[in-house]
Amino acid sequence: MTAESSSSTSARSQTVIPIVALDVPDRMGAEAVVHQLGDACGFYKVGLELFAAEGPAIVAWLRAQGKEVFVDLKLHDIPNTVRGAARSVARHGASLLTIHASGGAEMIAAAVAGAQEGAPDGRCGILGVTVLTSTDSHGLAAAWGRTAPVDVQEEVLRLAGTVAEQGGAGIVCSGHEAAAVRSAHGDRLGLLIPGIRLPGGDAHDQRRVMTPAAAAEAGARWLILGRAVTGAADPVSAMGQVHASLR
Ligand SMILES: O=C(O)c1cc(=O)[nH]c(=O)n1[C@@H]1O[C@H](COP(=O)(O)O)[C@@H](O)[C@H]1O
Repeated sequence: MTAESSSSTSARSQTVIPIVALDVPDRMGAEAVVHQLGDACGFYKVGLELFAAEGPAIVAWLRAQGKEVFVDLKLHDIPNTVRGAARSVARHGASLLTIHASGGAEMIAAAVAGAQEGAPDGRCGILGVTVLTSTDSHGLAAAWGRTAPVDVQEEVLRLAGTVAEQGGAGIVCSGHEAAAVRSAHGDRLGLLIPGIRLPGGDAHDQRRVMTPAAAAEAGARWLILGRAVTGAADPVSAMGQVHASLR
């Protein structure tokens, strides 16, 4: 799959917000990215690596810089544990938090309730991760012990339905399933699309990638920019290319 592949159905009816992934080992690395990008990025993702190193203090630091924060912990546990974790993350001022949608309806509902308890103004949305962009139909079949390839779009749509029913703000999927989810759920679910690559960019360990423009056309609300920006020779110029392709 290349970054040039695109969906044929246009669903671009909303502002698309780029989020830069701070996939760095510590606060020093995060500060370097945030200072370098300056006003070119107003929304950052704190994922497992950085959160495990720095904890909630990194979220507070980003908020103090005037940035919005997506805390990507991909929670998957019993409902009571997920509810408490979501409550804590929402209290730290996150705008978005991920859980694995495969955790089931009760766990998703618990995450939504916890986020509401931690941020009663409703500012922390729960996103259900459907099928990771680093896998494909063969990878899913191998992981689940199936003999035939698994239909990724069918799984994404099934999980999206559960997230919508339980009050999640949106889902995480690749750009390749975005148009189908948009036609099933419209604006009810916001789509956060990782696996974003500039045209011709290296896919690295991702299997389902797409360019920013194609993902926007397919109906993305948020785009995750990782190595396409932070691994570029000139991250400011790469971010400029992303913004230009979203205009
Ligand atoms: O939830 C995510 O952010 C996520 C979900 C997914 O299915 N695939 C995926 O790559 N991500 C994240 O998106 C970022 C992708 O990084 P790059 O491959 O460098 O663009 C990483 O921070 C991943 O943790």
